[in-house]
Amino acid sequence: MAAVIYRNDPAYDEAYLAGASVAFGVFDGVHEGHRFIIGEAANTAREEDERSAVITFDIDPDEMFAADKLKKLMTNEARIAKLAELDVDAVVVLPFSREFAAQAPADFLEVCFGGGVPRHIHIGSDFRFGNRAAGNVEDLRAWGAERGMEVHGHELVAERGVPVTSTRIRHLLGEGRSREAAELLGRPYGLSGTVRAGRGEGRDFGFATANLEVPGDMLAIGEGVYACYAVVDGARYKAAVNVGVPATFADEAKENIEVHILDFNENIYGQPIEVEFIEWLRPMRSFDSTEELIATVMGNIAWVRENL
Ligand SMILES: Cc1cc2nc3c(=O)[nH]c(=O)nc-3n(C[C@H](O)[C@H](O)[C@H](O)COP(=O)(O)O)c2cc1C
Ligand SMILES: Nc1ncnc2c1ncn2[C@@H]1O[C@H](COP(=O)(O)OP(=O)(O)OP(=O)(O)O)[C@@H](O)[C@H]1O
Repeated sequence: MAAVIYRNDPAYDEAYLAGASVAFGVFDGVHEGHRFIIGEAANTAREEDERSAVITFDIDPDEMFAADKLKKLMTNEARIAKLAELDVDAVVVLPFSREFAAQAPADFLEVCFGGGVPRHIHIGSDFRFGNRAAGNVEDLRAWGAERGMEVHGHELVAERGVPVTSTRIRHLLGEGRSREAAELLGRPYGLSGTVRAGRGEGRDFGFATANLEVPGDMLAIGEGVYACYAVVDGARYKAAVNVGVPATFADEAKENIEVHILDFNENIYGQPIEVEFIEWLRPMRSFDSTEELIATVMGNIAWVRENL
């Protein structure tokens, strides 16, 4: 379990990273590729008896530069918490801003490490930094060479010949390919939310649903019906889940995730739950009759009961 240290905390010691072995990046999803380079940073630290750290930002830079098409895999809090579970001494969180990002590559590095230059830095070969992402691994190497920092630029971890990236995982999830996304993440994709009151019809239909309204920039998972696990108060249950505003009730409905938790009958309005997406079952669709909707959803619930 790593310590989480914020650079803008007045108590932060600028020399903290001096001599350390670090991995640097955003790390949305904390996927297999991310864990590989963080593991390499930890290995170097062990071999050389140095401190190990992950350096990341408080927000995802895409929140500033690509907000309209952003589909984050994790909230910033969850990302930092997940990084802190890894086997490193610390997660150092740098404040990200437009001004910070707009600096020329060398200035950007000066701000990041001027007060304490790491001895080793591990990054993937696609690592870019500074204004318009103009800095690359070679620039980092040149900067490091003058300051005693060794740069380890790793070939990207690939699966079926294609690099594992957050972008690739977002595309898979958008197409409902939750199984493949889980392989690249190293765990099922999960989404958290607070349960809101729905229209209350699900209960009359024979399947109560916990409804979540997930903001668009956190809705990486594509529309459809999925076999899932729901985690409520630390307990894990099978669940049948609809993603997308229900097409049959498009005029009245707002919620975009509806979770039927199997063998569960408690009032959880206002409570946080987490949904883990395991298997895509079918596209979401509009039904001509309530009977057909109920029969189809009951079939999905039965599938989850038998197969998960
Ligand atoms: C597993 C599952 C699959 C669903 N599939 C669909 C669907 O394909 N089309 C649709 O319009 N609604 C679908 N729904 C949503 C139901 O229509 C919705 O849960 C119901 O209208 C009750 O809404 P309420 O909880 O807001 O009252 C599905 C719900 C669940 C739990
Ligand atoms: N598959 C991978 N193998 C090794 N290192 C990786 C891999 N993917 C990313 N990295 C490295 O991890 C750090 C964090 O990367 P970043 O947060 O940009 O993730 P990403 O998966 O490349 O995301 P995106 O798809 O949004 O570019 C960077 O140093 C990057 O080069």
